[in-house]
Amino acid sequence: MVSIEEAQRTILEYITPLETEKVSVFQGLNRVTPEDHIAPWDIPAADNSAMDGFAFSHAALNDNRLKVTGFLPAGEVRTAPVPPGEAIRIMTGAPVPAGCDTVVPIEDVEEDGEWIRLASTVKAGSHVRKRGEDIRHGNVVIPAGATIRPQEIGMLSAMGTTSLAVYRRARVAILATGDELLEPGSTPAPGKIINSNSYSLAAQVLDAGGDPVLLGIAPDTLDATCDKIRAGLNADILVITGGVSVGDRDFVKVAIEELGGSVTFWKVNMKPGKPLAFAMLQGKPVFALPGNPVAAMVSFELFVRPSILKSMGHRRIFRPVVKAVLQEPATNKGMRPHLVRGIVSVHDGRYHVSTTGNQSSGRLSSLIQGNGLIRLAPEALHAEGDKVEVLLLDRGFEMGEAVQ
Ligand SMILES: Nc1nc2c(c(=O)[nH]1)N[C@H]1C(S)=C(S)[C@@H](COP(=O)(O)OP(=O)(O)OC[C@H]3O[C@@H](n4cnc5c(N)ncnc54)[C@H](O)[C@@H]3O)O[C@H]1N2
Ligand code: MOO
Repeated sequence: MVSIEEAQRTILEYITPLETEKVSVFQGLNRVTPEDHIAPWDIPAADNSAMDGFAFSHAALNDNRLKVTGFLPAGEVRTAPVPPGEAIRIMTGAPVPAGCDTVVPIEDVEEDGEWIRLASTVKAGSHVRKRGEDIRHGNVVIPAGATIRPQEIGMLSAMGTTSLAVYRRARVAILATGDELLEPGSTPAPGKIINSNSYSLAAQVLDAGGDPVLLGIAPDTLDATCDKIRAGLNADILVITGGVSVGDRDFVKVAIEELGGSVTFWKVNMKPGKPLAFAMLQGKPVFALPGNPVAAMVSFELFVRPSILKSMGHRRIFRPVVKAVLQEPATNKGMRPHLVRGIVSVHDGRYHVSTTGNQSSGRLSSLIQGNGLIRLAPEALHAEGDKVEVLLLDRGFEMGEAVQ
């Protein structure tokens, strides 16, 4: 049995980045770019006004009074220099013309016909945005390996870019196994249950930026399992759920070996998710996750998600782990590290966590309430108020403030 960290290390050694593809800037959202993006020009392209106001030469200021002799809206350029002692009315974003180095906002002057008087002392150079103060021609603005967020999309657009190279999305095939399974939409007959794992796993693939391919359900025979696995090898990664324990009809490992794959490890020292197997089959990583719905999702989080992210060029592939203050006692009577589903919140800058009750790995509702996994060491005995390690499953809004 390998530890969680050993299993992660071993798996990630087999995962290499996929090819790249050219996509429109918008399609690049949340993807990783393999190349440096270099500024093709200065932004701003010229010194320009940061305010609606009046532009003038500070050195030529006399008695804080200026004659207004022109108007310059954004989008226009004035080539003639502004004579000393004169000002032009200038709008935000308009290039500051020759002869001017300072802008005073409209609300800081008294207007009197063609003249203005500055209400207070103005510092030379005020309210002028300098050419290139945002980015400089030739500089790397977005480095290779960066994840494209809305701000990168804005910057790429400002640089005139309409398409860019990104690592392609990983295609992840998902196979459910078991004679007991029916697809959603059917009414469960006695002894049958609905295949929910394919859909929770497919959603986890989507959430990680991958492209899920549903292979359906393999009945509990070796031939059927082999056929479905063969179909899954068209994808980049194959995820199987169920049939990986020690039951008489657990065919997944046998099928992988029958097809020429080698199981790198089987069983991870964790709860839930112990009977996980990882194999390489015809050059493709294959994850055989346990069938219990929570075990399947938690194993995906720890092992499949980082693999998808790595294959898509991401570097920050692990969820953040924080220390949180326990809101109730928590114990682990077992000998395996227990990943207890927890409800994490933030108050006064500190993380707080409580458990989601019954932790049976068949109980998907334990994950519905939760947004984190509390890691309890074997035989841990924690009192309320103790600090524990929590892996945050939060996607950026589960811990946000609710609307009143
Ligand atoms: N003698 C032992 N029995 C079991 C062990 C063990 O170590 N010794 N481990 C237990 C643990 S832990 C888990 S987890 C399960 C894993 O077993 P399998 O991966 O072989 O999964 P199945 O037996 O096929 O199913 C387990 C459970 O999950 C339900 N299931 C399966 N697939 C789906 C699906 N697609 N959607 C929803 N639910 C699914 C299935 O009906 C079973 O209830 O083994 C324990 N047994
Ligand atoms: O460890 Mo199993 O994976 O309990 O559910």
